[in-house]
Amino acid sequence: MTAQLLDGKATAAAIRRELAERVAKLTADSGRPPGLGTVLVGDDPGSHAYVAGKHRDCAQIGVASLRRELPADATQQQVEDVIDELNADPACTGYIVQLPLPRPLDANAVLERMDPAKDADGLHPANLGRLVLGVEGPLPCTPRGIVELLRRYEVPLAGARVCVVGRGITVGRPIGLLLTRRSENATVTLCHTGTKGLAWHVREANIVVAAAGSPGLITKDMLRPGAAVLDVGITRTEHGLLGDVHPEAAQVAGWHAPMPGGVGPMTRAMLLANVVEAAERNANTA
Ligand SMILES: Nc1nc(=O)c2c([nH]1)NC[C@@H]1CN(c3ccc(C(=O)N[C@@H](CCC(=O)O)C(=O)O)cc3)C=[N+]21
Repeated sequence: MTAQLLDGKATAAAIRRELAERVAKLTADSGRPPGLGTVLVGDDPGSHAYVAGKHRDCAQIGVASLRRELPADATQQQVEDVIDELNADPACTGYIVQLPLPRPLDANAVLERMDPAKDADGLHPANLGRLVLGVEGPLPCTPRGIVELLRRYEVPLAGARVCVVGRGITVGRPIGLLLTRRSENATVTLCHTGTKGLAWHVREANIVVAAAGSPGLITKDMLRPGAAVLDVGITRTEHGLLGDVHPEAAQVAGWHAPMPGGVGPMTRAMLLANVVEAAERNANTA
């Protein structure tokens, strides 16, 4: 058996086509396109590649790009000045601060300084709080992309056992909150590097979200045959990019979101969706 491909690349392209129509309408109605800002600090090649991808996506659907770049030795004050500037700029509908920030910058203080209404990543404490409360607001892009991918491929979620591996702020922590909403109704176990008996937890799961950043962590012997496995890990090595799911694991899986081509493109599509939705909210209150 080989797994059915959860094709994030094709799904993200379809979502971008849907969004492009909404962008055209927003632009015609307001006389200016929605704008996505990115704040990139330092020279991490991965971060530069991701941010470049986000701006390519924007260009494709007619969203304007506002790029802000700072050197690796930027001060906390310099970063926060850029935040204040984007908060005040009417051309900026929403923006992201590319994480991680170089040491010793305080990412939490930067996130708190953002205008929550312009938080395209859903990572401002007020928006994470809304997620906990079940109140509408921008959702974190990767968890939202994963739910959207599972929905579009009709992977059963209600009553499913989901094992999330990784407790990071962008994926592992928030995804359980989405998947355990009544509308999704899954049961989520959050595993991490301190989990004892990881293989047992993974083997219980109908859906495995591998977001630990540990190459090849999820092996084929750990998976329940027929399970859906989503590879969220990206580790840059001299042999190229490695995911958290061992290549052989797809042989026993029922569904497989590979890296590349799975969750990454969906993350980018959901960032665009958050910006378009913010622009639509602004149009309705203007
Ligand atoms: N504030 C913030 N928000 C983020 O959403 C955020 C972040 N910081 N920091 C880093 C991670 C990583 N991330 C990716 C997004 C898309 C791909 C992606 O499109 N990957 C493609 C290509 C992979 C490649 O060639 O690099 C794929 O998987 O097919 C990857 C990684 C967003 N992140």
